[in-house]
Amino acid sequence: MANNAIPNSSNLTPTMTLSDTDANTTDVPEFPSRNGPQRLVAAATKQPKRRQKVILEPGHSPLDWARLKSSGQDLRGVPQLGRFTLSEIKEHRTENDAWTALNGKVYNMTSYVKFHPGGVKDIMRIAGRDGTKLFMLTHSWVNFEFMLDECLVGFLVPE
Ligand code: HEM
Repeated sequence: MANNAIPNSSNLTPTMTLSDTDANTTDVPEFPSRNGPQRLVAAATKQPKRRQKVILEPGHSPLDWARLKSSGQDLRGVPQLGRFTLSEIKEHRTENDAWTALNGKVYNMTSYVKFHPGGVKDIMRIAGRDGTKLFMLTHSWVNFEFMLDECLVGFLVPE
């Protein structure tokens, strides 16, 4: 009789010990259990690569950008809006002079580059180019027209 006895179930189920603030401990089943379906599915599923969060320089938060944008400072660097071809935009492809075209509008994004939450390197990929495709692929939800309204220099025209 003793040999057929079902072993105490608490010997089969892995448990973990929780303690409350009064330092009382209590044994509860571990979840997800070690060989349980949750862990198997997680192990079999390809996890997306975690992107390193970009650290912006002090004074370059989104709020700081909003402040600069509404400060009245000239961020365009042109006397009036103009019409620009892609080869003209190509002349402005350095960090100190970075233009881009987005949805037919041309922006001088020089003053914004260091405020970009995705980092300088990423945003510089569209400097001197039509950035519409890459921008939309990365974050189509971002309202660039609002973010860069003070950086508008004109409109993209064919060569
Ligand atoms: C003038 C052009 C751009 C503007 C105005 C802009 C604006 C922004 C904004 C507002 C965010 C924060 C979005 C959020 O938190 O939901 C962001 C994030 C990001 N952007 Fe851009 N972006 C531009 C161009 C680009 C380009 C060309 C790339 C890639 C090649 C890029 C890559 C990223 C990435 C990876 C993030 C995520 C950063 C994170 O969450 O850590 N951006 N961008």
